[in-house]
Amino acid sequence: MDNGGDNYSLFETTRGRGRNIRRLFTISLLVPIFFIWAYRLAHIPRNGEHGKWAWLGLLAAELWFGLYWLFGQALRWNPVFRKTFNARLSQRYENRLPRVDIFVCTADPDIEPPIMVINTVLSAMAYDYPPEKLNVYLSDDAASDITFYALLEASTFAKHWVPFCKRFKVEPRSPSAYFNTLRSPNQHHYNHAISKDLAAIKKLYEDMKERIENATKLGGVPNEVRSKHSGFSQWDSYSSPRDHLTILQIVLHKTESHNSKDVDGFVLPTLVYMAREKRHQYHHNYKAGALNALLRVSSKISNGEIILFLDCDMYSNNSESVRDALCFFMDQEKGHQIAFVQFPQSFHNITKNDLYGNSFAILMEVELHGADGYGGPLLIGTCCFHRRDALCGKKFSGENKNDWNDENEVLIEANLRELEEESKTLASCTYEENTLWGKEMGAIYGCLVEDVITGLYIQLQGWKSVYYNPPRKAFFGIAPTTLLQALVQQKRWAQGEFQIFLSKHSPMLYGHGKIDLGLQLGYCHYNFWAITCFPILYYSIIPSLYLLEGIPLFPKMSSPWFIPFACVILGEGTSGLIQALILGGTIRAWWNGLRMWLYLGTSSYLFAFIDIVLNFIGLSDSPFLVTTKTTEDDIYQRYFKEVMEFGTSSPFFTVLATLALLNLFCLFSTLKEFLFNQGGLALEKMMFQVLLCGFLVLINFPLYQGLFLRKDKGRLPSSLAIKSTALALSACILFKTIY
Ligand SMILES: O=c1ccn([C@@H]2O[C@H](COP(=O)(O)OP(=O)(O)O[C@H]3O[C@H](CO)[C@@H](O)[C@H](O)[C@H]3O)[C@@H](O)[C@H]2O)c(=O)[nH]1
Ligand SMILES: [Mn+2]
Repeated sequence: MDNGGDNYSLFETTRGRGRNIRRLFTISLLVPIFFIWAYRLAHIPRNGEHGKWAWLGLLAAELWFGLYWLFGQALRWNPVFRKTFNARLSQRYENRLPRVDIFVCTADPDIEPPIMVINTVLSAMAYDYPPEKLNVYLSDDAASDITFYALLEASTFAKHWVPFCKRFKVEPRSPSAYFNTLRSPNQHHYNHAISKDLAAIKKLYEDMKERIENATKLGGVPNEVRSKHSGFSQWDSYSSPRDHLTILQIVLHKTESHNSKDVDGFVLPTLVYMAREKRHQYHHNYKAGALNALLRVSSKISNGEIILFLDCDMYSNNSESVRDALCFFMDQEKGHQIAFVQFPQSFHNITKNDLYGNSFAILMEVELHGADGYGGPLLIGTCCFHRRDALCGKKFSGENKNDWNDENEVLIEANLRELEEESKTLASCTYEENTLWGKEMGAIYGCLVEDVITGLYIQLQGWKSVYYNPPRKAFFGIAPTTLLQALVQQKRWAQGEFQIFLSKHSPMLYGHGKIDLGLQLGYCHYNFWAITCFPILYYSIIPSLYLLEGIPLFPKMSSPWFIPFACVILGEGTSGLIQALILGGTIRAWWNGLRMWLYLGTSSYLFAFIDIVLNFIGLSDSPFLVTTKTTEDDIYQRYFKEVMEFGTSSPFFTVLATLALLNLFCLFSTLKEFLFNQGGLALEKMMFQVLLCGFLVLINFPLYQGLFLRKDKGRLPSSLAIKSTALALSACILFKTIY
């Protein structure tokens, strides 16, 4: 019940339930971890004995696993949960709400279809928020005239769509997502009044979609359309996506009253298209560069105090989110410390058993709440509201006042065309030369996870951040639908995270005293993804190879030293499983998650590490590879059947297949030995290794299928099957001969 008194907070924070059980578990698992380390140290083979180097390697791996596990525990130690009070916000501030700028980024019309992009834009335009205070910017790093055309279409459609949403309180407000919900059988709650308008708006949408898709098919905007809007003339001097002037168009603006009102006569949010200038000789810094250009351009046009970042696939699923975010920023007691409010990323195309672990359930439902407990959830790039000041490099000081009087309102005196021309210079290639942009202002450059490093930089300036995970999901995006996409995406992240560790903002090296110790450890959990490839690779190769020689590297089952190993594996295994089930997952989803952990560890993280080294010695530069957001029909069908998608050759697959086959060969050869030669005694001595190898074989089952059993287009190519078989066999033979 809301008492509405002025001293009541706009949000509430509660400690996570069950956190003491979690802590008890953490502490009790420390004991067997220490015993494992003690076992390794106490039993190092003497010189000349078999397996000394293998042993030392395992010691290093287990030390690292233990330490790395502790970083992860830091993120589980002190989770908090937030709740907002929107009614209090409107009661107190409805007439003083701040201006909000929404930045949508897109980079490639072929893999980010314009119709998807404008669905995101439309969902943002339809937020339940005073439209004269809402401004939506689309940054197009491809400078595609089709995307521009789609945005023009969207601006016309918005005149019907926004009033429709408001009249019928429609959710979600991405048209495509909304029409999809109507198809689901349990959607009965819409009444008769809506059905006529619904049919009409749906028709408008379908027609618009067809026009946009036709333009895409034709590979260009039809001439008769081109001639209707002067904005297209900006493409006259355009030569390629990487070589053109700034293109900037204010599509809707409240000063142009004839054009910018909806069909009910209410003003629409400001809508701006921007493709910053690109030249080959200037590094464009990927998304970070786009965001900084948007920051400057928007400061000229609307200068919203609050900014929302959205990737072009992340539509708003909840029209209340802007108000939710403001409950944090505008809270009288704590609001002034808060630099950004991060919402979870959710995905609307996750399958039942989440084959590629794409839902990131642990990150979204556990770890970010844990980081929030230390006042510092990470910035994850999209679905995040910012305080403009903090984003633009302002340091936090206790005296920051938190008043929201429209003092910095941009007064548009000149006409819009002049405003456009002035804004264009802010998005030019040379504008940032000798400035602090990308270093101490705006999104930080030089890192493949520009989001995380930017959030970290803001936190190091003394600001706090907040994680808000509302009951109704605030945003939905598209998760990768093939294994390779998922691996490539996470290679980028692992590489970027390690760049943070090496940077001058390294939480481990320089975070002390600036951010909470728990948060420092938490950042390490991500920063060290890449180097975790070594212990994972080691564990999935060496014990299996030593099976071939019958050399034990673990305690035998009857030994008391076996107990700590069993405790750790069973403890982590079951707690992971229970966690997954609590979060609404399935047992198979947990198993799939385990497999992805292995695949990421042995391929994405390895390639991330290799690229880090190559970058370091100046041999290569890793670009930001944009994730594909479209899927061909047959791939989509396999995705929904949860059949693992390979389909092409890739070094990622070679590594995975070779490892899977190596373990298969080791297991076969060992079982053969035991059955025909030695018998049970030796088996007992080698039990741990047999189980480990057996586990690896079991979890790799989809890979063997892809190599040898499947016939569809998603299988692994036979050339790759031959190559990886040869590699795995030679590794086994080589090992046997040198031993
Ligand atoms: O040169 C570029 C490259 C990308 N993008 C945009 O950046 C967004 C994210 O790109 P995507 O390929 O979807 O990357 P993801 O790995 O899915 O994105 C996650 O990871 C990125 C950092 O690696 C963050 O920027 C994102 O916000 C976060 O969702 C998309 O809207 C792109 O259009 C640009 O605007 N310019
Ligand atoms: Mn994405």
